[in-house]
Amino acid sequence: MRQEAQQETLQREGQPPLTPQASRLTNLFGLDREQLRERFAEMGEKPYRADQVMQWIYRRTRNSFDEMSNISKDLRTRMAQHFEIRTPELVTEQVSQDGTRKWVLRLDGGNAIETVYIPEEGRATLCISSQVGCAMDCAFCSTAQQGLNRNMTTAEIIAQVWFAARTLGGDFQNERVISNIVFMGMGEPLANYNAVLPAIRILLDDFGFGLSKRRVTVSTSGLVPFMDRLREDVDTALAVSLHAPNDALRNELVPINRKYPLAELMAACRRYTVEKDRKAHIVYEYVMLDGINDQPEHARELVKLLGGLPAKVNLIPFNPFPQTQYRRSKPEAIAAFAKILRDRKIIATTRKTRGDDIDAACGQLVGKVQSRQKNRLRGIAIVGD
Ligand SMILES: C[S@@+](CC[C@H](N)C(=O)[O-])C[C@H]1O[C@@H](n2cnc3c(N)ncnc32)[C@H](O)[C@@H]1O
Ligand code: SF4
Repeated sequence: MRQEAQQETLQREGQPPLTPQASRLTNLFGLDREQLRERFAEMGEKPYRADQVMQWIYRRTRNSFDEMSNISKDLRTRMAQHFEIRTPELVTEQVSQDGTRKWVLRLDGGNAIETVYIPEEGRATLCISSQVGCAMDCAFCSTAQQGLNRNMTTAEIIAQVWFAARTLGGDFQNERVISNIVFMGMGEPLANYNAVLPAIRILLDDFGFGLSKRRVTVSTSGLVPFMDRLREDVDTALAVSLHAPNDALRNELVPINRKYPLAELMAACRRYTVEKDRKAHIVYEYVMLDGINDQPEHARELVKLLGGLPAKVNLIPFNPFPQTQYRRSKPEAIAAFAKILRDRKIIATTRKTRGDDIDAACGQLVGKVQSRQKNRLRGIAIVGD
């Protein structure tokens, strides 16, 4: 029997749908507190009910209405008529020798994305995806190779965090298994601002995951207008993928630079840090590419570019992937580069590559597009204007 016919039969018989995408219920992972309160008000319920439900889902990592013991049976039944808590389907899990875990999760429609868990001394970071693929076309990034397939929804973004906590056997109340979230997986988070903003609100909400805004980092290739909006709306920690100290080189490596060149980007960074009198520095990410951007003159140019801004530079050894023309810089070149920055009082760290053996390192995530065709949507595709 064809799938649509099966679907119709199930519907006639009052059975649950065959595939999640056939569902007309709202996935609660997609609603921030304000939105959930509105939905409860429409059902004639008090706002605090929304807070209770969020606590069950996020603080206690539950996904069954039946377990919500402080909610009446009647309300639980009515909730089930409007809502669902739909968790992602695990395609594969890989565990690295260093403890890093990579999960490939299937989304509605068949696309798959990747989420990476990185445990370290005193902290555990979850690296989450925000788009299936990416349109920004950075020259050294494997996600860029597939172009943009589609934006992820708020529910899909949040489901990654819930799934990780649940899989790791912890929650966000007693046993916090995740201390930090970074939007450094697949995609450009600020190009999907309308979905990413409610997701951040859920991450920060006391009735949601309850993370402090210093522990949520949005990483961007430099979408200037959305950096300003992020500062106004939620003011999380920010990482800027710089990778080059001048426009000529950055135009080549990070093509969005042609739309928002360095002068505009650095002005936005100044607004993000200085005007709000914040103590936290922006982290500038700089992937070290052998013979391309790793010479002493590049380091000196970078010092000038940062021109007294409170800055921390994170030097990322390039993570190779098939079909790339780039090579990782030599350790001596990275050390010499870092020294030039440190001599000028700029904090410079070198990122330890994690999850290398399972292709879980920065810039190596590829997910899987349903068609297996490379999607050629490139250039600027931004939601939230
Ligand atoms: C994959 S991106 C996702 C977030 C956002 N799109 C951005 O570019 O900041 C996260 C970080 O990985 C870096 N990256 C991409 N490809 C890389 C590679 N092959 N090796 C090392 N880092 C890479 C990016 O430059 C960025 O700093
Ligand atoms: S580095 Fe970031 S912005 Fe650039 S293509 Fe990769 S995911 Fe997109």
